[in-house]
Amino acid sequence: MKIGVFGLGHMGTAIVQGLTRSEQAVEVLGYSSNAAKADELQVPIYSRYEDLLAQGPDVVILTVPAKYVVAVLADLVQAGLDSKVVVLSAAASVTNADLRRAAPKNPVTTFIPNIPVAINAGTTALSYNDSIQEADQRVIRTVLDTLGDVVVVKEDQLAIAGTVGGCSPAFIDVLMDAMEDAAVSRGMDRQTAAAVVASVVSGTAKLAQTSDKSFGDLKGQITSPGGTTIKGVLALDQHGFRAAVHAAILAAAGDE
Ligand SMILES: NC(=O)C1=CN([C@@H]2O[C@H](COP(=O)(O)OP(=O)(O)OC[C@H]3O[C@@H](n4cnc5c(N)ncnc54)[C@H](OP(=O)(O)O)[C@@H]3O)[C@@H](O)[C@H]2O)C=CC1
Ligand SMILES: O=C(O)[C@@H]1CCC=N1
Repeated sequence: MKIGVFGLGHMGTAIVQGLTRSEQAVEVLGYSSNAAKADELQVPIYSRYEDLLAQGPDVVILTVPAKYVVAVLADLVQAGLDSKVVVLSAAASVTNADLRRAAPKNPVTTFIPNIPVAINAGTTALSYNDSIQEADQRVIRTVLDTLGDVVVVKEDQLAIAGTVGGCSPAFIDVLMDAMEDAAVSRGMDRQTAAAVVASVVSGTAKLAQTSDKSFGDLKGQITSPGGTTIKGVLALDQHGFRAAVHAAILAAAGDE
């Protein structure tokens, strides 16, 4: 399968890295204004739409800023995009209807990945629409499953699923940065603190994924009666941690 990735900023680069690390037989082509991406990512880079399309991609992934997605897709159609090519847009706020208006003959769909796709540990929210036949769905799943976990949701749930999946890595990075600072303030060197924090977050997530306990019950295993952890949990509540987390996710998800 040939996959053309358009726009090699943070997300486009992460997707190319995930695709080229995978064991799937995929050939990845990049469209970028930055020729240095060819050396960095070890894939052919094109700077004209026509030249990439001439390679006959089966799938096109748009990873340009949301406000340019529709215009770029319309330009690709003008440049000769074959109507069989499956078009995937990673933009958080572009709807399937927007994509269909720009490329009415192509199977199109929106998905919202997150940065851990770079190491095939991503979380991708996906919503199919009427233009997606079963054969196209299989193609899409072949591509996205390579990048990590895929959660299929109705389109009206895509924004919140994409926010919790797509934006939260940054929120968790803020949490980890704050934990590291606290450890450093008690004399731990930054490198050791960073290693401990990343290990804790990774181990906690793995345990949650393999357990059938709720997050609350998992927390209950750690808060020994009269112990140290419950004091920390109460301090989080007193400082509005939960409310801040809710506010962050709802702000990023935008207005209903
Ligand atoms: N970053 C993330 O974690 C996530 C991002 N997304 C989505 O991915 C998309 C890209 O985001 P992100 O990678 O963070 O952004 P970046 O700014 O890092 O990258 C965007 C890339 O798009 C290309 N580009 C910029 N302007 C234009 C233009 N006018 N026309 C065509 N191409 C252009 C450039 O590619 P080049 O340099 O190769 O020329 C640029 O590097 C957005 O739609 C965003 O919603 C979705 C989920 C998560
Ligand atoms: O910040 C953004 O707009 C993109 C979408 C999800 C994560 N990053």
